[in-house]
Amino acid sequence: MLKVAVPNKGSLSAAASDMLREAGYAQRNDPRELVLQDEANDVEFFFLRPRDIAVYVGSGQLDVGVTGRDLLLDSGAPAEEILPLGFARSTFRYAARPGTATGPQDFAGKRVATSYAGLVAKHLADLGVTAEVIRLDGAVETSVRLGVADAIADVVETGTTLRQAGLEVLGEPILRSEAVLARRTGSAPDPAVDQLVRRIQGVIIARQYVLMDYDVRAELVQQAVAITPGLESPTVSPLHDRGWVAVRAMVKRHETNRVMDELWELGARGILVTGIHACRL
Ligand SMILES: Nc1ncnc2c1ncn2[C@@H]1O[C@H](COP(=O)(O)OP(=O)(O)OP(=O)(O)O)[C@@H](O)[C@H]1O
Ligand SMILES: O=P(O)(O)OC[C@H]1O[C@H](OP(=O)(O)OP(=O)(O)O)[C@H](O)[C@@H]1O
Ligand SMILES: [Mg+2]
Repeated sequence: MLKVAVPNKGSLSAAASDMLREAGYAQRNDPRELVLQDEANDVEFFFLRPRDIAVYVGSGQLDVGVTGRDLLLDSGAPAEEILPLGFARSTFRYAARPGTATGPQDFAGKRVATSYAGLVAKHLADLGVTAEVIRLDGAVETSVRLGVADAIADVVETGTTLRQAGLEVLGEPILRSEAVLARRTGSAPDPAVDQLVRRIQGVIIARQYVLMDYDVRAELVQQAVAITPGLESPTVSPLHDRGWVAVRAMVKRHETNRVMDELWELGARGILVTGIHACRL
């Protein structure tokens, strides 16, 4: 039975379970449930702290796990990313009070608070900066006001938390993170893992794309398919009226309206957009 680690709390938890449910797996209904056997799919899910997932996967006790790229790198565990999942996107950045530093090179001899001590210690070491890394569990932004640190390194999404704490980001992000599927580094190919990956890829594609159908005059079909090239090649079918053809292509969901405008301008009509429920490409 394939053993899969799923975050039990925090930003990753609900989105990870939603994705697995969409991929056809059973997920828990009670947040206190720690292990769930999905007999039909021959998978066992272990609901664990997101920070611990890389450790379990790296040790080989569990086959794969969902965690954050930042948490994975911070753990230092022998686990590697096999698929980015497209949710829990964030940046990991340094921040300080305005005017106190221009970048991490100014941290020499200073204190930097973070919940990602592994990541930050390595980043500063790579830059050749000797600073004290203060490990905190969360709400790191408050540490500067309370005098525990001179700067912080933390997850930034909208930047609201930083602004409210009177801090500003310094330099470029240390890392761009999102939820990822991770596996023990160098583990042997496993058809059960490949099947899980294909199912999840199907969900990611189904979320990213819509199906677009439209009719267009036959002489305009080349121009139309240039607007909707699809993933490989759009389907073009004859219509009863020989002067027209029907085209079906996958289109990026966020481009739907721009593409419809362009098709309409070209003379396409009967443009229909349908969501993709599931797919395997
Ligand atoms: N505001 C946010 N927006 C997007 N991703 C976030 C945000 N906060 C945390 N993450 C991501 O979630 C993962 C951290 O998981 P974790 O469970 O610690 O989340 P959390 O929301 O900080 O939980 P908690 O604060 O309850 O410990 C990391 O990959 C991180 O990049
Ligand atoms: O840029 P923003 O949109 O404000 O989001 C970033 C904040 O979200 C997370 O905090 P969380 O609520 O998880 O609290 P924590 O610091 O205790 O982990 C993260 O640690 C940042 O503090
Ligand atoms: Mg948090």
